[in-house]
Amino acid sequence: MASAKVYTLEQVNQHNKEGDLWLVVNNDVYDLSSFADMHPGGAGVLLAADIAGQDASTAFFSLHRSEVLAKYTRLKIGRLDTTAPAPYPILAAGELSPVPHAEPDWLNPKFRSPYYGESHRALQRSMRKFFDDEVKAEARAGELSGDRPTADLVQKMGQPEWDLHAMRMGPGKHLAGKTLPGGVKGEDFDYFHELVVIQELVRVGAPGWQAGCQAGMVIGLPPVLNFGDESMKKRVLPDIFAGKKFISLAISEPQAGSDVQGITTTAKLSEDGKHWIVSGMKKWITNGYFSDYFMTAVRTGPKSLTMMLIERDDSVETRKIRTSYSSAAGTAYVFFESTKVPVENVLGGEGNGLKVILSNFNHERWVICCRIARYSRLMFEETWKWAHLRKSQGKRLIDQPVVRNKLAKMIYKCDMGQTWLENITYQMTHMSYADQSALLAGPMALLKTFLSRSAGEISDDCVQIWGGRGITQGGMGALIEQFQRTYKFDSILGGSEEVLADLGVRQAMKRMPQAVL
Ligand code: HEM
Repeated sequence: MASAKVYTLEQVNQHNKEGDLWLVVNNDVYDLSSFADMHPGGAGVLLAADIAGQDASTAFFSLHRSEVLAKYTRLKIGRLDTTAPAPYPILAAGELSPVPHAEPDWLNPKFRSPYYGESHRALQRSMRKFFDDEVKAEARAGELSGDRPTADLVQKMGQPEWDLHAMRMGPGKHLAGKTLPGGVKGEDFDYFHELVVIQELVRVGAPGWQAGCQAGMVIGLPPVLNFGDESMKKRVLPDIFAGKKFISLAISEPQAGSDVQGITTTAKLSEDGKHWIVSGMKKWITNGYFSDYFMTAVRTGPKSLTMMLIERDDSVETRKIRTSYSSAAGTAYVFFESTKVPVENVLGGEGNGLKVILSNFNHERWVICCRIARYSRLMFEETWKWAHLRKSQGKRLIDQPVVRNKLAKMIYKCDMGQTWLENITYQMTHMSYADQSALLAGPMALLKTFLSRSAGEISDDCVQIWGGRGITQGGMGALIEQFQRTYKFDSILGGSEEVLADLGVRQAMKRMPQAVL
C-alpha cells in the first residue's frame, strides 16, 4: 500500500478558500474543496478563518461522530507532518473503552471477578472484534434504512468459525463438539458465555436491526430444542443455525396481547387425523415478515392450548407492522388461513401449550436483562464523552454539578443492574431447572423491572444533557435519540414492568413461612 502523503501545517494553511479548501482532523489532511457545497452543516462553517486551512479537530469532534470520518475517507489526501498523537484517539476495532464505567467492571484489567474465567475473556475479545469489524456499520445503516440484515452477514454469523446463532440459544447439547470463538469448547459454554455474546452484540447500538438478526430464533426455537423429536431437530436446526432460515414465536394476538388465555387462533384436527388445520391471526411477531417457521400457540379446544411448528406456505400471509424501532426487525402480522400442520409438529403434546410457553419465560427475561443492562451503559458512555466535549457558557458540561449528578445516577444504576444480573446468572449456572423456576423467576422478574425502569430514567437524563441532539435522528446524538425511542421495548416484551414487579412479590409471598415473629 502506498504510504500517505505528508504535509506541513503551513502547506495546509495555503488552502483556505472556496474551491481550494483543506483542513486537518486528528492529524489527517482532508481536501474539502468539492465537498464543501454538499457539507450537511453548510459551506460557511468550513470557510471560517479558524477552520479553513487549519487544524479543525476540536470543532470537528464537538459536532460529528467519529463514524463520519470512516464514511468520508475518500476526502483524506494525506497526513500532517507530526509525531504527536492524534488529539482525539479513536478506538480500534475490538478495543475496550478507556472511558470510566463504559465497560462492566469485570472488563477492567485492574478489577477481579469470581464469575469470568479466561474462556469468557477470550470469547469477549473475539466477539468485540467481530461485531466492531463486520457488524456495526451494517447494523447502524440498517437501523436507519429499515433493511433487514443481509443474507451474507447472517450466514457468516452461522459459519462454524462464529456459530453465533447456536451460541445465542445458550448452553446445551446443540453446542456439543463445537469449538467456538476464542477457542471455547461447546461443552464448557455456560450462561456467562451467553451473557458475553448478548452484551457484545448490544454494543453495535441498533436494536431493531439486531432484533431482525435472529431474535425470533432466541424465543421461537427453544421448544424445538426442548420438546422436538430427533427428526424435527435434524430437519429444522441446521438451516437456522447456519443463518439460512428464520423462525419466530407467534403467540400474541390483537385481542390477546401476551395474555395467552385469550388466544383465539384455532386448530381443528383433519378428518384423517393427520393434520391440524389452523386459522387465525398473530400480531407483533418479531422476524415474522421473513420467517420460514412460526412456533405458534393455538387453541385446540375451549380449554386446550397447544404449541405447534408451522412452516410457511401459501396459506400463510405476513404483513409488516411499523413500530418505534427499525422495520429491519421484520415485526409483522401473521395470518393463517386453513394452514395444514402435520400432527408431528405439535411440541410438548396437545393441550400442553402453556407448559411449553412458560418453560422459556425465565430465559427470555434474562436475555432482555443482559441486553438492557449493556444498552443503558452504552448510553452512559456516549453521554459521559459528550459532557467532556460540549461547552456551554464557557464551561464543559461535566464541570456543572447538575450534570455530574445525573451521571452519578447513571453509573450506579448501570453497576447495580450488572452486579445483580451477574449474581442471578451465577445461580443459573449452579441450579437445576426446577430450582431455577422456583427460586429465580421472582428475582429475575424484579431485575427486569429494575433494569427497564432504570433505562427509562437513564434515557431521560441523557436526553436532558444532550438537549436538541437527544431528540434529533442522526448526527452526534443519534444513539441517544434512538434509545429514548426504543428502550420501551425491553420494558414491555417478556412481561411488562408492572406485571413482573407483581410476579416478583407474589413469588416471594409463596416462600413466606406461615408465621414469622
Ligand atoms: C472531514 C471533514 C468533515 C466532514 C466529512 C463533515 C461531514 C459532516 C456530516 C456528514 C454532517 C451531518 C451530520 C453527521 O452525520 O454528523 C455534518 C454536519 C455538520 N458539520 Fe461537518 N464535516 C466535516 C468538517 C466540519 C468542520 C471542520 C466543521 C466546523 C465547524 C463542521 C461543521 C458541521 C456542522 C455545524 C454540522 C451540523 C451539525 C448539527 O446539525 O448538529 N464540519 N458534517
